[in-house]
Amino acid sequence: MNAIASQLVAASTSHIDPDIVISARDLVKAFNSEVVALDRASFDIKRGSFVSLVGPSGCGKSTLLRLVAGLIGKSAGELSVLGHGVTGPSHDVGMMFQRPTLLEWRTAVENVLLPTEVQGATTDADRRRAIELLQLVGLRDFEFSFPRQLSGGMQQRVALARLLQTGANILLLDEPFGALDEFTRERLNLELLRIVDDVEATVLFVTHNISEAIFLADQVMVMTPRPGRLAKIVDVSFERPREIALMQTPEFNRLVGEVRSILGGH
Ligand SMILES: Nc1ncnc2c1ncn2[C@@H]1O[C@H](COP(=O)(O)OP(=O)(O)OP(=O)(O)O)[C@@H](O)[C@H]1O
Repeated sequence: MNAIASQLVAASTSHIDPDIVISARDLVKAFNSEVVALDRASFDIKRGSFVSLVGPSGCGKSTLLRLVAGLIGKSAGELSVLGHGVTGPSHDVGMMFQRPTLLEWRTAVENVLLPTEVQGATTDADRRRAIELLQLVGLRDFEFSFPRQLSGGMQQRVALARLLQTGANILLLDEPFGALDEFTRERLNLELLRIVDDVEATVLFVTHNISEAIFLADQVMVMTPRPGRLAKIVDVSFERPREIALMQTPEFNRLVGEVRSILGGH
């Protein structure tokens, strides 16, 4: 490497911020010449932060998550996780979907142990950890129940414990409670905040619901469709832990209005 090239490398690596876990610059995903699902998105996500991704159907939210998870490849731009370009799935990143996809013939703890089993034989320590995680997500006494004996909300709790069992510290949650009733969803959101705080995870959370996006997050990334664009990143600076009563405050309503007007203006 000549002197100028080494200086350029030094300059480009010297400003890598260790606190940034996900970084995108002009990230593009086109499925074909007509469908640009994501158009030049740029953002940085800080370690330990909770970021919501909100926008109407088809604006590219799941596409962005799948890019970060390494499940699909980008068409152009830059995308890095923990300072490395994303080239495929990584142990540091875990994803959870709207449906729990549990194996019906396995108990809750056996479902949670699945990722460990896929990697090799499970140990007593893995089993203890799986039981601890089920307790963390509020399923004490249900460790040996089968999915059919659990409600929809409880099944999603098992799926969350299974995700945590992988050891991934960057959690991509694609409308994880979207199929549940509003009451259960609100309760699970509160518990999710407690759990991610406990395990010190960084979270990227997709939702259609503006209030939910604001209530949970440190930042809300607002997306607009056709082509999928990141219209604005809105900072949410309420203290934690948060209570549901926060949703009645003038500042909360002001933020809802701001996000709604960004969405409405496109
Ligand atoms: N594999 C694919 N092949 C072709 N087009 C795709 C593919 N996946 C997604 N798209 C298109 O990309 C766009 C963005 O889709 P995406 O699923 O990311 O949106 P979304 O915001 O997550 O939507 P929803 O909220 O309904 O889940 C849509 O127009 C969709 O039809």
